[in-house]
Amino acid sequence: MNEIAVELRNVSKVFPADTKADEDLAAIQNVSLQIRHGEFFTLLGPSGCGKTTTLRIIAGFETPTSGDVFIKGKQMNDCPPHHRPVNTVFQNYALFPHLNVAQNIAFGLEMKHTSKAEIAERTQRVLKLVQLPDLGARKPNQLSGGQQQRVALARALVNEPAVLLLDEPLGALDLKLRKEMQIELKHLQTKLNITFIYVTHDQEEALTMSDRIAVMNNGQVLQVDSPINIYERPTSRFVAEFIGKTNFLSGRVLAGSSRETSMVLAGETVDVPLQESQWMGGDSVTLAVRPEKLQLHHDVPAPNGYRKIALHGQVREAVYAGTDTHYVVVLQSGEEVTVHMRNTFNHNLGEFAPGEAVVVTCPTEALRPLAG
Ligand SMILES: Nc1ncnc2c1ncn2[C@@H]1O[C@H](COP(=O)(O)OP(=O)(O)OP(=O)(O)O)[C@@H](O)[C@H]1O
Repeated sequence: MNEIAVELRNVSKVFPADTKADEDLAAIQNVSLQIRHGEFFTLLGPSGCGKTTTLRIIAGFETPTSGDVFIKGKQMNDCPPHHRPVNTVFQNYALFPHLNVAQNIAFGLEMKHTSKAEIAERTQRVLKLVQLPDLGARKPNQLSGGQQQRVALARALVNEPAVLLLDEPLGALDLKLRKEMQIELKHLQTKLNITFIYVTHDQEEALTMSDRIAVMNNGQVLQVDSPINIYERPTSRFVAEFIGKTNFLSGRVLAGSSRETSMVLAGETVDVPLQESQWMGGDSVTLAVRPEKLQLHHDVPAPNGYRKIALHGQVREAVYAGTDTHYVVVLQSGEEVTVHMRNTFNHNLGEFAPGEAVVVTCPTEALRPLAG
């Protein structure tokens, strides 16, 4: 599992300006990534952040302006796409409309002069794998979106690539089918033990499918981590904000020691134990905290053994949302936080009404200090 399948070392891509008046565009800047064999690795970020460019550089459809690409330890910068041990599945599937499903799948093998018997055997095997064993004779326009997507996948898998590159492969499907295909794709990837490099701007898709995620913005990789760490331990404001919903609390450090720091947070003095003593007295800090880590109370709760901070505020809004109730609370500093309370038997619906004074608590380990 630890063998490196794909490595990018300081890869940048600059697209020259169309006219003299325009500036050159740095689509990706100094991207370094190590993707392990058998890993489901996702490039996640907003539109235009450089995900597709990164994927196309791995595939060989784009040449890096600087930096190196390695696949299975071999430098690939000058290797044409069809000689790389990778295949790409595009969002629009790119099936040949005049060929039937089996012919679409067999196309790559025919180009390589594989024997007829082997082509027939491998085509049937991948059709079964993507659960379309009986549709080989159909034309692409006789298939649903989900079926076309499966054919595109089968067409890539039949080449038995070491690495499969997938560029928003589920983007054209409706939500229900998309969810089903997410499970199927993940299942297939685990079963075949192929390295998947997957591009999406859908954070939920990335969190549910990936072994690791690289979050990108403005052509740069901001954090590479497991889904749990990306969500629970974002290292920058961008990552915290892009993935899920987050509250930001601004603080000022009063006195620092290696284990505990007193700070003024949202207008109140609290003690926050620290892993690292990265702050000095007078420093400004931003702490991120997820809405579901916050709890509302009528009064400051009695200590129960867990380290918590407690902040006073007033409910501004309470919205019932099925499994949760979403509260907006104005803290003493005037900052607002969103609190998601589960609608379990512990939490009476309508318990905290707008205008009511409340105490917001949070376990100290749920407060994430952010850089930048
Ligand atoms: N061939 C090209 N010529 C000029 N600029 C390009 C070219 N390809 C991409 N770009 C630009 O590079 C930047 C990164 O584009 P890229 O397609 O990699 O982003 P993306 O994250 O995949 O976006 P999306 O999610 O919208 O597909 C964008 O500003 C884009 O306009």
